[in-house]
Amino acid sequence: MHYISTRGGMQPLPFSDTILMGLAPDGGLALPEHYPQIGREQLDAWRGLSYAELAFEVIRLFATDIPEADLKDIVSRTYTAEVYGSAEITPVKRLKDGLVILELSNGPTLAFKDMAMQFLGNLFEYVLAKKGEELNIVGATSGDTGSAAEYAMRGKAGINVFMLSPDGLMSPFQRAQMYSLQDENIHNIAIKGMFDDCQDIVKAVQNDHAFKARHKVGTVNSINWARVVAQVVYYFKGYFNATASNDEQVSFCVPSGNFGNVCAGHIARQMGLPVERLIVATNENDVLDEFFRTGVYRPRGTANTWVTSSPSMDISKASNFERFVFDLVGRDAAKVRELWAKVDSGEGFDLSAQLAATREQFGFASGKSTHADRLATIRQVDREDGVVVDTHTADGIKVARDVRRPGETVVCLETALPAKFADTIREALDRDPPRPAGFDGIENLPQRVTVFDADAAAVKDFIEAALA
Ligand SMILES: Cc1ncc(COP(=O)(O)O)c(C=O)c1O
Ligand SMILES: N[C@@H](CCOP(=O)(O)O)C(=O)O
Repeated sequence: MHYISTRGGMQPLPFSDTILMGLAPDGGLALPEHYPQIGREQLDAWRGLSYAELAFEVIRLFATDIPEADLKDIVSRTYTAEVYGSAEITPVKRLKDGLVILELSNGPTLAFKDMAMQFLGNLFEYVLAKKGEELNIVGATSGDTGSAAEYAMRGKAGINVFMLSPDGLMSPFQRAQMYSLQDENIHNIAIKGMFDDCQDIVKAVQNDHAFKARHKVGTVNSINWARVVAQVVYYFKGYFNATASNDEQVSFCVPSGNFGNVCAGHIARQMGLPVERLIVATNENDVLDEFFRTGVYRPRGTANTWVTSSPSMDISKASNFERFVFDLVGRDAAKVRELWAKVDSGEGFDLSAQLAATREQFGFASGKSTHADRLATIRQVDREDGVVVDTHTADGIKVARDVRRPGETVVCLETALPAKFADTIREALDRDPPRPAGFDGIENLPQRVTVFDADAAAVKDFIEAALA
């Protein structure tokens, strides 16, 4: 399997090179030349597999240049009960109204990012050792990618992490998870701006080809194909856990911001997983909901991006959306180039002619949730089911309830645990959320972070000095 760019300007590359590369040289995102197709026979064979076995089966279709025995070793070291809290890895629970919650947040940093990031940490270590190379990761986070990446990469030989986060906008718990790490290879940079400013800097660094080559810069954001492919696995597992047979169909409802999570769902569906609909749930930053209602994509600037109580989704320029649009426009890279030239000039674009295809061919639907909605949902799920959900998962549940059709099985992806967002949980329930073991007093630990304006040159100088 080889990888091409959404913008058409990259020689096809094997998996291992793609995952070290970050953004493609033409500024696009890497995608496989085609999606492997899973037939009924294969689905039947996969139904009883453990998470690690399933991860091996799915990922080996994409990581064809990694010897199977090595890949098996990587996934079996990654997906363990010690790391994810139970042998099931991603258990499901059913709410009284029939919604299914797919638990994805039982890893080390209490968010779904651990599902792919723990794999990526082990994969990087393996590939770098094989190639005798080092990697300096420059990433952007709105709260969860950062801590998941830092926990996965801390202390790993040959890897440094430079993580950009929006200054003062993550929850106190999220800040503490990242900024309290004292490992020498972890560098936290707070940017005076929002997540989109951080991501713009990451892309500017990636597009400075000389800097990127000089400092061997890679990424852990969902720009990185390995992140997306590792997320595809839990759509298969979630489907098997939520159904009794492969004759059934399910829909997934996905709290969305940078579009990486639901993009993995899109790929699972393209591979042949029986997915009826992919429901995109946004918070007040509703660029994606607007697109799936109207076909018009209007990414917004920082001034028009709201600070909300589901802060990890405070995103108005969804990086991964480009991968979906590539498929939507019939894999026409010239068209994607034209559309993203508009995005880069702050214009957005109109694909309303393709709106019917987003629904009928690709199964997308969407909805939006507000602060009042998430408080009401957190209260209702606590009252009716005795379960405390986090603010992002609450957005998903709210939207799933709004758009669900009679008889439709909807699996809501749990994207974080409530301990990360205690202020809003207290506002909703008048009590603290449960705090998993090992995090007591984390907010009181000494923190290490450097603050910059949203200035790519200043960030590059910092990286250069740290690596000197
Ligand atoms: C808790 C949480 N929920 C939802 C999202 C949105 O996921 P995505 O950016 O993949 O759309 C994020 C961030 O990515 C997150 O951290
Ligand atoms: N919500 C994310 C934003 C980055 O998303 P990614 O999937 O592209 O890494 C975060 O928590 O940082």
